[in-house]
Amino acid sequence: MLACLGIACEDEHTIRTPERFVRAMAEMTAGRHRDPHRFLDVTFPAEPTDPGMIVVTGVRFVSLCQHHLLPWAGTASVAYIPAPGARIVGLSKLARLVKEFAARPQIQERLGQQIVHAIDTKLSTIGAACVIRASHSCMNLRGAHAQGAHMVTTHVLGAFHDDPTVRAEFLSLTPTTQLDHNW
Ligand SMILES: Nc1nc2c(ncn2[C@@H]2O[C@H](COP(=O)(O)OP(=O)(O)OP(=O)(O)O)[C@@H](O)[C@H]2O)c(=O)[nH]1
Ligand SMILES: [Zn+2]
Repeated sequence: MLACLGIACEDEHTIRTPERFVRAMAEMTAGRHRDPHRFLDVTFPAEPTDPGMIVVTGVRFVSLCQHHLLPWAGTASVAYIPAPGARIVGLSKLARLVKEFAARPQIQERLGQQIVHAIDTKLSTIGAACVIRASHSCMNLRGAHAQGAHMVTTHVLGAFHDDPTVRAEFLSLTPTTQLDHNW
């Protein structure tokens, strides 16, 4: 790639760049060989009646854009409502789930979809939801040079899809200012 670009490969700073680049790509996509669903294997009993809505907000992640292999990063808010008598997971597992699905060549739409489907598949819920706000360096720093622009996606299943009040409660709990990366 460096040779194609006419970038000197023999410079002392560059001589090991191919190896560094591959190591960096491998590190940033290390989750591609792992199954994020495993984080939802350990469960606990939910409260027997009215388990309520469980929300974790501000989960930071970094990923690699599948089109350009450039970083994109942001925050996710994840929610679910356990079915009566169902099992819940430890709070940290929702954060791990987000970060693990992000640790592969990824697009934002798929990340949100994979998160809600994993929760829906592994836990007995009456709904799951995910809002992601992210900056994509391929749009912010090159190409369109849309500095400061960011992408917001929502994925909702079950009650979050069917019941506007459930959806509104969730969205009211996801801060709109929660974006650390603003390239
Ligand atoms: N929908 C979606 N698009 C993304 C995501 N990440 C990057 N992209 C877009 O993927 C598209 C790739 O389109 P191409 O036209 O093949 O790439 P390009 O010629 O580099 O386009 P520009 O980025 O417009 O210069 C670009 O529009 C990116 O902005 C993502 O997570 N979701
Ligand atoms: Zn891109």
